[in-house]
Amino acid sequence: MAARTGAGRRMSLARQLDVVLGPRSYPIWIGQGLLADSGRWRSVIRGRHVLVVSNETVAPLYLDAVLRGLDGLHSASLVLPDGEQHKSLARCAEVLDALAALKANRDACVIALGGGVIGDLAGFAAACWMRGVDFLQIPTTLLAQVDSSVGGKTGVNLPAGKNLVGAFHQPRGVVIDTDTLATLPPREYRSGLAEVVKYGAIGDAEFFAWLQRNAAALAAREPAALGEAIARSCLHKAGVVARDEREEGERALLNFGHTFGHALETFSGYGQLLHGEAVAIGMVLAAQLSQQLGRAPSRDTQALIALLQALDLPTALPAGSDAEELLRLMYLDKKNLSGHLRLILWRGIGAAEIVPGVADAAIRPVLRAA
Ligand SMILES: NC(=O)c1ccc[n+]([C@@H]2O[C@H](COP(=O)([O-])OP(=O)(O)OC[C@H]3O[C@@H](n4cnc5c(N)ncnc54)[C@H](O)[C@@H]3O)[C@@H](O)[C@H]2O)c1
Ligand SMILES: O=C(O)C(=O)C[C@@H](O)[C@H](O)[C@H](O)COP(=O)(O)O
Ligand SMILES: [Zn+2]
Repeated sequence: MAARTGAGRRMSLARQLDVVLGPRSYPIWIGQGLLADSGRWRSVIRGRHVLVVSNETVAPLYLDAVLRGLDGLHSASLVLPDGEQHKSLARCAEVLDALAALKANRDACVIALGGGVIGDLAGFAAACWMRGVDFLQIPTTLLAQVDSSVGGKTGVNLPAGKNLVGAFHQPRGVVIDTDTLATLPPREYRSGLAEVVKYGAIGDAEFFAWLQRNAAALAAREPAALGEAIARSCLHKAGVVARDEREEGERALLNFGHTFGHALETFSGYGQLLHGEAVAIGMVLAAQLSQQLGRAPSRDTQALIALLQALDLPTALPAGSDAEELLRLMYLDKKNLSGHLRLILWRGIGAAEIVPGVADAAIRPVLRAA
């Protein structure tokens, strides 16, 4: 998808959505060939120093294209090892050291080129460097394109739990080049679909029905269905973030499945269960708990399970899960207040809600179903 500008330079056709946050508003560009179309995204880089952070899998594929777009700037790149276990304070310190080596000033820009791990980590380093510099998200996984690159949640894991250290720090822009998905392994692609399902599950029954109708097309990565799923996901998330940037209310609904999911990720060792896989299981557990509490009908749990299974995602706890340990980990969730759990449950498809005060005794049965 490309067109010629008056100057004869190729401009790819992009759909633009906006995250509206006053002076911190920013564009999300979605389209093909956007990496090479640096004229568009380079416009958000204000200063001279640019650090591109990527990993050893993504860099050989896409780093050159990004560096070409930085011609004339004082740029450097940092290529980190791949994996969720590297979303750590130690790797964040490496990004900060790279910024120091670059002699980056307050008008520097950090570019996150990769999946959600790189986006969260590089974004957090950008939030910390000199108390906050610009960053640009160039997400290359489906999960990062539909979720993590938008909204400004940045951070790293601790051995004690997921995302326990972080900052809200919005990017200056998000560049979603859908061509990058061509190299994404099938399991990673499916993991991203779990967060797409989440949007329908929490607040958009019509989108959920669309996903049911288009599950086969999405599983087959048909471009039209995929483009629609990405755009609708970004639109949903951009709206929620614009209304509740710092998760004081509605934004917590985006955490549907995550209290269970993050506990599972920590329990199973970072990287064993992919984030989207853990969220898929977590959403089913949240639906089952809602049903058990009499808040939601069983047919909606069944519809959720059926859709996730049609997308080849897991829907049950892995064998060997330890219910008591999972429950203990859930008490480290960031939504909790004064030592009490606050869960995201639902009334059914499209109707998630924040529910405080669910007793451990009610939660144990869904955790023991493995
Ligand atoms: N900040 C947020 O709002 C938010 C939202 C959702 C998830 N997250 C976080 O995002 C992380 C998960 O992100 P993820 O699923 O992108 O995982 P990831 O970043 O680990 O990427 C998944 C794998 O795909 C590889 N990869 C990336 N792009 C590729 C491409 N185009 N071609 C081939 N391989 C490619 C990566 O190297 C990695 O091996 C978790 O840490 C999760 O907590 C954050
Ligand atoms: O953007 C949000 O808000 C989300 O909750 C999106 C989630 O998909 C994402 O995994 C996020 O990183 C979880 O946030 P956390 O606050 O539970 O760490
Ligand atoms: Zn998530």
